[in-house]
Amino acid sequence: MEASAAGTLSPTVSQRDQWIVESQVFHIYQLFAAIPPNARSLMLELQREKHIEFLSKGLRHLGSAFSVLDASRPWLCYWIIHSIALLGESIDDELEDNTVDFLNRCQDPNGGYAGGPGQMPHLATTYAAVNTLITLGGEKSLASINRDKLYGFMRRMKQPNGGFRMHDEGEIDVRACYTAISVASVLNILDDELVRNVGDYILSCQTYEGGIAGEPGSEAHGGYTFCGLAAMILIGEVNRLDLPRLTDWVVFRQGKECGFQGRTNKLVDGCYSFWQGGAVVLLQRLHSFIDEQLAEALQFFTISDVVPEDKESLAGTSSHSTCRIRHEGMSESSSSDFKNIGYNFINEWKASEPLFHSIALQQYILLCSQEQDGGLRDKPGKRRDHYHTCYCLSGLSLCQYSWSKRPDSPPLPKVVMGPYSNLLEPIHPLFNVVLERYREAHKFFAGL
Ligand SMILES: CC(C)=CCC/C(C)=C/CC/C(C)=C/COP(=O)(O)OP(=O)(O)O
Ligand SMILES: [Zn+2]
Repeated sequence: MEASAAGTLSPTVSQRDQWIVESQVFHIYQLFAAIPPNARSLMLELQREKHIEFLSKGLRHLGSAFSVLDASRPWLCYWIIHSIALLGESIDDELEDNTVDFLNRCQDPNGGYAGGPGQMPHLATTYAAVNTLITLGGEKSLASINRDKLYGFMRRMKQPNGGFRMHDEGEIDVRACYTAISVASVLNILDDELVRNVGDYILSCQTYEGGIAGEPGSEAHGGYTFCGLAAMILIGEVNRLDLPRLTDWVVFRQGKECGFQGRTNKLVDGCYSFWQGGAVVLLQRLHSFIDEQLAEALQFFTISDVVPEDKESLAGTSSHSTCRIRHEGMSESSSSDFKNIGYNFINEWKASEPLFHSIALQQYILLCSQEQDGGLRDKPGKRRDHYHTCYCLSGLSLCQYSWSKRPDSPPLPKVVMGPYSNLLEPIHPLFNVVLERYREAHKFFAGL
């Protein structure tokens, strides 16, 4: 322990990590026993100023310091600027202007955004660039996106099997489906041509475990599960997935360390607080579909065991009749319907309880993923980075609002781990952009 200038006792970095690593061997609740009481509240506090410092430094050095990430610069913009927005801050006008200009130089003359100026356009960096511009907001930023050309790029990436390629001659996977559908949805250019057979492709990636794999025949993984589930919601076909099995798979990925693992029998990692945590938060909003699918399964397998009154209440709930029908408030498949799914998703929010242990996940993020000197990480012993900072904070925000009656109504203090000043901005869980910035973008693009 070291006495700080203010006279309080503050643990050294190595002491902190040692407590964490030792307690993880058993159970995270034992972490509290392992930490001296006077250090506990300090470790549960979100180190806002330090995180902002770490993030701002990253943004200022975007042009020089990240040579290995040279083809991922829109991602760096997104991870950093979204994290700053989650913390309730924004960047100064000059940096904002420079970011919009830089992303414009990444925009291909034939549509889509590349990882850097002059590189090949790619769906992942397109998603990162568009989410960054939405997060920055304002006329200059939003109007800089060439939607007509972008639509053409997406049509070129579209494959007859329903999937999308990440780039010209690139891989076809569930990530590509999500990034294309998410961008098209938020920019109000999603139509029947882009949606055609996407549901068939994603359905073919749901595995026997219940989670979703990157491509048919691969292993279920949290990253692809979020992508597949979010894309199925955005195209209005989520009821085609086996939702009870998907729910089972995701909820059992939260380990005794309280964080989420990405796949069965792997280690927990802070970034899955968003990928898996996000999937559970989406499933929380789909309970009527889940109940309906469960009721149908019950009817099919155990109809003779069901008491008469239950039989009556199950009548007419078959999901066969609904499985290809789009969500409430939507007619069959008119293009204009796709445009409001993301918007309706947050407006038709009904109060319900989280399907995961949201307090425990906040503990993992704050105690195990947070570096006291700024930035967040996979787990103790790993280095902080902007990717983990973005997805740990996104997951933390989801946890904090997981009990809220409306997507942005302030949570009760008892559901926010640590001091209430830890509270982050709420996000739109389908796009992972701060909710208020999503609303501004939705209004802007709805009017075009
Ligand atoms: C929007 C977008 C681009 C989404 C990407 C989603 C995402 C995070 C996919 C994960 C890819 C993957 C198989 C990681 C496994 O890494 P690993 O073997 O190092 O990690 P693990 O042991 O935790 O599985
Ligand atoms: Zn990770």
